[in-house]
Amino acid sequence: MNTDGIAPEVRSILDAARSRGGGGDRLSVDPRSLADAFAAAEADGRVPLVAEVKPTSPTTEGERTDDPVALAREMVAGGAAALSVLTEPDHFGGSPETLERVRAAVDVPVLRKDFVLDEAGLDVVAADVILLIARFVGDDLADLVAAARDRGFQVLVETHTREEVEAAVAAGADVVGVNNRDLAELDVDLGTFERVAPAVPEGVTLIAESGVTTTDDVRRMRRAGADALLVGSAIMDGNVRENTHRLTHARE
Ligand SMILES: O=P(O)(O)OC[C@@H](O)[C@@H](O)c1c[nH]c2ccccc12
Repeated sequence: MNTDGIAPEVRSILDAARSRGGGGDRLSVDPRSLADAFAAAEADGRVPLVAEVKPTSPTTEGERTDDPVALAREMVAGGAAALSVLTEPDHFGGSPETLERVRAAVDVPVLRKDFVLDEAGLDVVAADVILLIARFVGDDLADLVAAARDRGFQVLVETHTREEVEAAVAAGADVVGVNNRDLAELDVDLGTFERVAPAVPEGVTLIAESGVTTTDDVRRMRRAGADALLVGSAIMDGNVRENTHRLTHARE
């Protein structure tokens, strides 16, 4: 992998992911449909939102120590169409067990948010959707998408540039995220999504990730073509249910 220009915090995350490895028994999952969950939210007048259980992160101060299951339930009560759960333990305060408990407690699709770098990294915990980050898996993307689908996972491929979107589509991705956070600098620019979204073909589900804080941000991402949004910090900061409700009801 080319790690030139990647922020030191991110290098440390990748080193930790490599040393954890992964790989238990080969998983076989029976996933809850993400497309159906987004469609149901739309039909119900809510903005399709993936709310993220993220106790902390390299760009967050402090750590939220409430029970993640209670937080997850509040997110669903606030109208989240799906959840994302960090399973990275060393920098995000997550764990595979947390995801397992959350998934057992809710009936919406749950995304496993981690830094999966190889096939063994897929076999850690059952989830409905798994994240693959185009920049970090490079030439292995198509093989990993296929390996994840063989196990039953739906796959979200995270991108940050038009070139990565093209690579994601070539690898067969049908759900693409554009991360507004630059992994080199760790700063957030919502203009990223606006610039990159036009490269995503019709028929691909498009998710705007990171940096969405206000209802205006939600509307801005929707105008730029977001089918759904992935929001962590702005939901985790304060009353989780109210935060989720506000963002899922930010219609034009
Ligand atoms: O807290 P934010 O700015 O709303 O961002 C959420 C999510 O997009 C972010 O946590 C994220 C995007 N891609 C990732 C990859 C790994 C870990 C975390 C992430």
